[in-house]
Amino acid sequence: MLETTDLTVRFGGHVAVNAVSCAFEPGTLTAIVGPNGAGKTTYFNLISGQIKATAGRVKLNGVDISARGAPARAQAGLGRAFQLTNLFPNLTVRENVRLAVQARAGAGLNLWRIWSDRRDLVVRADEVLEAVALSDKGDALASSLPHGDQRKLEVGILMALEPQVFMFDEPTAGMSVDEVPVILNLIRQLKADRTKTILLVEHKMDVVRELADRIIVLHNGELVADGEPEAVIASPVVQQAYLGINPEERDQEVAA
Ligand SMILES: Nc1ncnc2c1ncn2[C@@H]1O[C@H](COP(=O)(O)OP(=O)(O)OP(=O)(O)O)[C@@H](O)[C@H]1O
Repeated sequence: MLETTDLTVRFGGHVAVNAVSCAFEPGTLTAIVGPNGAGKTTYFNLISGQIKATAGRVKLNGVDISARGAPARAQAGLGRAFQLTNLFPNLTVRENVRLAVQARAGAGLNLWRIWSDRRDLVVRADEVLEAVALSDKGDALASSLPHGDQRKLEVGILMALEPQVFMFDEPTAGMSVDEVPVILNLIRQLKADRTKTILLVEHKMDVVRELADRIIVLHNGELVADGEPEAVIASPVVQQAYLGINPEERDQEVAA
């Protein structure tokens, strides 16, 4: 289980994430929503260790990882898709996935020696390529792929690393309409594995509605709602933030 307690960060006078306490269970997908600037990405950064908290703690499986940096947290099981920065642009798609498979297997990072005697790793890398619908592009350089394929490759690398917690920050941003289902299917598959904890920052409410077991809402850095999707989506704070509807005004209009 992943847990944050009173997690807080201040940038100068601005409190971007304010005392957020929340626990995320294996086998669940929690969507984190909120208006622009609400603190969603910053909350992710605090969990994955990209930025240091001003106060509060992060625990994974009961172990306090607050003092650890990002690489140590990744080692502990936190996996985050990083808007393409996880890719090696000058390696092929297959090589990118193989490196992740090797790293996961503890087989080192030498791309050229290991593959002749580790058939299992070759098979695993091919399975991942298949899962992210990139089998036919295995020999292309990562840098030559269109944006949508690069995002798929990044998810593939993350899958190959087999983290306990998957963190996706707008995974379908910038994707064409026909590419979106591939990513959503992958997330659905990950969800089916009841041992994984998935966190998803997402603006598209149809995606949230379809995938989330639970929604938490951040507003001005604070956790303002937490619950089952339909109840949270119907709540005044979400209606106001997303749809510009003030429930009191709406009720008054209806009454008039
Ligand atoms: N490194 C930083 N230094 C100063 N201010 C920052 C820093 N990172 C984030 N902020 C501020 O913290 C607030 C929260 O930003 P954050 O990017 O987490 O919001 P968000 O909910 O992810 O927004 P969006 O949906 O637009 O991505 C914003 O006001 C932002 O300007």
